Amino acid sequence: MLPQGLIVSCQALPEEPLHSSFIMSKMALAAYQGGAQGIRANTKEDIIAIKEEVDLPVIGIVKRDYEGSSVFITATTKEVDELIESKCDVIALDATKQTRPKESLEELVRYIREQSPQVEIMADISDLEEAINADKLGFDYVGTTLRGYTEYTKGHVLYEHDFQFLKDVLNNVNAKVIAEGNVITPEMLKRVTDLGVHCTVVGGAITRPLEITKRFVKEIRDNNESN
Ligand SMILES: CC(=O)N[C@H](C=O)[C@@H](O)[C@H](O)[C@H](O)COP(=O)(O)O
Repeated sequence: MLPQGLIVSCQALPEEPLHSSFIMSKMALAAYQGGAQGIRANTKEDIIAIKEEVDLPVIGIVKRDYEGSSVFITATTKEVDELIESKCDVIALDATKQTRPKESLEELVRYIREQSPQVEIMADISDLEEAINADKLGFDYVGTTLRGYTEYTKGHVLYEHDFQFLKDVLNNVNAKVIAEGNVITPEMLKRVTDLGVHCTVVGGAITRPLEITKRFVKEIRDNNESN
């Protein structure tokens, strides 16, 4: 089981400046030294590099685009097989109702349970219906990862209305709830922890310097504009 506390997502896609398994492994080391309880990572290569560097549980994903589908987080058994080979502790996958490129969500859950019974499974969801559905399918964790990232949740952010969506998820599922997506300050981490999540995944606010820089720069620009 994932420990309670902070999980740091260490990801950089090919188009991002820090794209490198070596750099992600050092990000993970920094997160570990800072007290993180786990890591979330993308691709078999990054996960293997991270596991060599730190002894922390890893939530693994493989992001890959498929034509005709908006599902990009661990979309098919091909990505699941790569994650099983990576020896990650938890496999996270898109559990939204969007059209999937190949296998159904139910088939993927069954496949993971058969192929790798010791691995836990996390559902990346974007709305309440998906959270409840994932819970019924027997996911170990339900995470708010895709809130705001599906067509029908566009414009929503996790922290709006004092995390009301997260509260709704917590009230409606038995699986352990993971807060993920747009948790960008220590105060927000404290708030979601107080609300009762099992753990929280923080990514960009810790491991994406480009995003962090933009946030600082925006503050100056906004300030200049209002003067
Ligand atoms: C939508 C999507 O692709 N989310 C990805 C899922 O793994 C990552 O790019 C995010 O960094 C991660 O979810 C953590 O969120 P944040 O970086 O906001 O703390």
